[in-house]
This record gives sequence, C-alpha cells and structure tokens, in this order.
Amino acid sequence: MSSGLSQCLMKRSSSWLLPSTAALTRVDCRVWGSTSSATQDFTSFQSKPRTLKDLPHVSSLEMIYRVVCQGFYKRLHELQIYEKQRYGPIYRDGLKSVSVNTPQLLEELLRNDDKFPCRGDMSLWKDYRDMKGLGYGPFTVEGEQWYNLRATLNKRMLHPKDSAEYSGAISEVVTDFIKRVDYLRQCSPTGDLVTNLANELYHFSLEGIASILFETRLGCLQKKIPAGTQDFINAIGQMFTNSVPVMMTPKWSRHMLPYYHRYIGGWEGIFDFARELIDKKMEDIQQRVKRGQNVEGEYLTYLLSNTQMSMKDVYGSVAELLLAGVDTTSNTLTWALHLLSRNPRAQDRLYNEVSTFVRADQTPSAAAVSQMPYLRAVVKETLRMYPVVPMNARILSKNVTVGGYQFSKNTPFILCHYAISHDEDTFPEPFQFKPERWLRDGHKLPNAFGSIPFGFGVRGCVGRRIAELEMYMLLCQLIRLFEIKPDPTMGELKCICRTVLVPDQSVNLHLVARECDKVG
Ligand code: HEM
Repeated sequence: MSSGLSQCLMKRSSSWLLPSTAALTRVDCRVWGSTSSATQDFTSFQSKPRTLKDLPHVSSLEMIYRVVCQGFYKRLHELQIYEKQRYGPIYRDGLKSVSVNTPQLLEELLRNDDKFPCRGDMSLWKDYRDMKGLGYGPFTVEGEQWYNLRATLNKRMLHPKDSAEYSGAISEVVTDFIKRVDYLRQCSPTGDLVTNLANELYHFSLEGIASILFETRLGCLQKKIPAGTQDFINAIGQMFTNSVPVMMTPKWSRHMLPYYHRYIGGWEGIFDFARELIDKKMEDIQQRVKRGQNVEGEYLTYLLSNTQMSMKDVYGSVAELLLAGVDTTSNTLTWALHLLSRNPRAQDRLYNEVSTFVRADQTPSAAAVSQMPYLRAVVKETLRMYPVVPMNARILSKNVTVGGYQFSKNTPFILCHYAISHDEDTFPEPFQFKPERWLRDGHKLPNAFGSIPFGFGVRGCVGRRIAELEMYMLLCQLIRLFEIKPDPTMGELKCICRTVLVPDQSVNLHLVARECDKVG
C-alpha cells in the first residue's frame, strides 16, 4: 500500500538493513537460541518488570551492516525473521524502536492501543496538502479529528453489507478485466499467456476503486488508456518513486536536488485529476437538487452530501483512499494467482467450490462469494504468506507493559507482521501454501493475531471489505474460466519489500481456457 501508512514505514525502511536468504538459515542465535525456545525463556523470567534498557538491541552499526552490506535493504521483511532468531520476540531495532515479533506480544500491545491510535510521523504526506490548503485524509489526520473522520468514512464501507452495495460496480470492472486478459492471451504466441500480470491487476484495482470512489469509469482496462487517466497513473508513480529519495535526503537539500520538486509534482497530478472528477460530481448533484430530483449515488455522493465534510476534506480523503486501495489489492491478487498456479490441488479444490455456486456465463454476486469458505481461505492464506503491508507501527500516548517490559509513553513500536505470520509455532510449515488452515472444519484455528493483514482495531483498514469483495469476485471469475499455470521460463519468484511486498520480476502466467467455458 503505497499510502500514508507506507510513508511512515518507508521512513524506517530506508534505514533498516536485510541479510541474504542463505544467511537466514545459518543465523547466529547468540541471544535467544531457536525461536520457540526463545518464547519459553522469555516468558519464564517475567516476574520483575523490566524496561526498555533491558531489551536485547541492535546497534546502529549492525543495522547499517545488515541493510547495506548484507543486502536486506529490499528484504526488510526477511530481516524481521533474521532479527527474531537472533534477538528474540521483542528487541530494540537499529532505529531505537521496539520490534514486537510474536502473535501473543502483538495482541498484548494492540489490546492496549489508544482510543485514537497513532502510527507515527506523516509530515511528508502533509506537505503538499499544507501548501495548497487541502484537508487531511484518514492516514494523515490524528487524534479526535481522525476519529470523527473515520466515523464518516466507515459508514458505507466497513460493513460487509455496505461493500455488497458496490458489487454491481465491481462486477462491471471484473467483466472488463476478463475481456482484457482474454484479448492479451489471444495475442500471445501460445494463445494463453498473460505477461506482466501485476501491471494488469494494478489497472484492475485502480479501475475498481475509482469506480467506487469517483462513481465513474477511468478506462484503465481499455486497449488505449485515455490520456488523462494515463497522466494520473504516471503521477501516482512519480509521487511514490520520488518519495524514497526525498525521505532519505536532508530537508535542506530539497531545493538543490530534483526529487522533492518531482514528488510535489506527483501530488499535484493526483489532486488535479481527483479534484476535477469530484467537482464534476458535485456539480451534477447540485443540478439534480435544483431540479428537485432525488440525489442518489454511491460513496462519493454520500461524502459530498455529508454536511460534516468540507470540499477540501473530501479531496484529501478520496485521494488517500484511492492510493491505499490500489497496489495493496493488486499485489495480493498477483500473489494469490502465483500461489494457485504452483498448487494445482488447491486450485482444483477452489474450482470445484466456485463452479458449484457460479455458472461460467455468470458474474459472481457478493452473496455467492460469501458462501465460498475455500475462496476466503485462499485469500487469507495468501495474505498470511505475503502480508502486503509486512510491517506496521504504533506510538502509544500512555505507559504500557508488553512481555513483562514496561515502556514509557511515546515509545515507538514496530509490528513485525511478516515474521509473525511465518511463526512456526502458530503456522506449522509456514512457507507452505495451505488454505485449509483457515477452514472451520473441526480443527483449532490459528491464533487470530498470527495474521492480521488489515491491521487491528479502530485504526484498522477502512477498505478491507471492499478489497475482499474485489479479490473474491475477480478470483472467482478467473478460476471459473481459466486454469492458471506457471510460465516455465520464469525463474523462482521472490518478493521484495517496496513498502508493500511486490514480486521481484514480471509475473507471467498461462490462463488456459477451461473446457466448455466461454469467456465474455
Ligand atoms: C489487500 C488489500 C488491503 C490490505 C492488505 C490493506 C492493509 C491495510 C493495513 C495493514 C492498514 C493499517 C491498519 C492499522 O494500522 O491497524 C490499512 C489502513 C488503511 N487502508 Fe487498507 N488495505 C487494503 C486495501 C485497502 C483499500 C481497497 C482501501 C480503500 C478503499 C484501503 C484504505 C485504507 C485506509 C484509508 C487506511 C488508513 C486507515 C486509518 O489510518 O484510519 N485499504 N490497510
């Protein structure tokens, strides 16, 4: 999620250091021994409360060595596992934050979260808004203002029955995506190969979320993307690409180097495009009110007709919702299809479930996908293996005790979601794709805090239900129509941490039409 959240995480990504995969298997467990015994040792000497200074810690030099020399820079998610093995389930990282690394400790921390939870400094995201007098959105606003904003944003979005309202809009986008991939595969030399699927899924996710937020279609799935939409896509890329050097360089250099200027230019492109669509919708609503017509619509109409929100607030919130909702969903879909292509038995089981509920010539409804436990388990397992937001953060405004250690208020905590969702005690064979872990078929389900890919509590993801619906509907339709097979010319697919977990190479997959099923 290249979003506000990511900004705060990227700030730290830029200074974290990662080892090679081989190194992970031969780590020096000088402090804690193996992970599971570490947890036991850890809980056994908790009688006397300890403090921050008693924690095992990573020195700045060690951190720099790992990030720069051992190459963890792009694999911060793997660094979590490395450091957990080395320092135990809770330690001070090289940036002096406290890393929390087991489901139990994560639960202990999050259950003590503030009424208005805080993830950390978002000043970089605020710059453009401050310059232009625009409102803040859910990522950038804090405190009571944040709470009030979420109260408005949550309505019509957070409940499964709210997201079901958007299934018509999503269904249209799914249909167009299927047509687009069918066209691409037919153009390929083998007649079934789709190359760079992550890019196609990015267009799908942008089209999907924009159709809800702007109540209009952007044309991302057309053969030729309209120029304005392409500029918008470029502006998003420009903002994210330049945010990394901007964060890594001192403030005084901003006007000497090109990055800050480009970064702000990216925001300008994003807001100009969003503003135009929002203003158009507002005009439309005003005309309808003048004519005495009923004003009905979806999310944007709801926000615009809400008297609590000024236009500036609507611009700020819509932009942040949009940015949060694109590469989170698209990368999760990419990982899900990759995993299914490598696990034909899981794919067969999913196909059997899907074809029981949906005919090939039907688009699945929100009600149909809610009846498919295996489909939901596939998405849950994908997000466990590839939590697209691999780490998160919290700063509490009160003193808190976690794992027997007392921390004073304002201590920054890092939530190591990647390491936690690969915790062997919670998830045996953590690197194996096993959707059945999540089925309620009599066995005990894993600890709920072992995998919380959408976060937790009142500050959890506002777009969760929409993201899930988009992913269920698209996966359902793709699996119904095609058998997904790996491209044997591709090497081993690894993930790199670019704020969100992304594939390290272009993902190509064969989409072989299932017998008797026609596309479009
Ligand atoms: C697979 C898809 C997605 C994943 C895994 C995901 C994950 C997350 C996570 C981990 C957080 C932080 C939660 C916390 O701090 O406890 C978050 C926040 C957020 N997400 Fe998502 N997200 C996804 C899709 C979306 C979509 C589609 C939207 C927009 C409709 C969205 C909008 C947001 C917003 C606005 C926040 C900030 C909420 C706040 O600070 O109040 N996300 N998301």
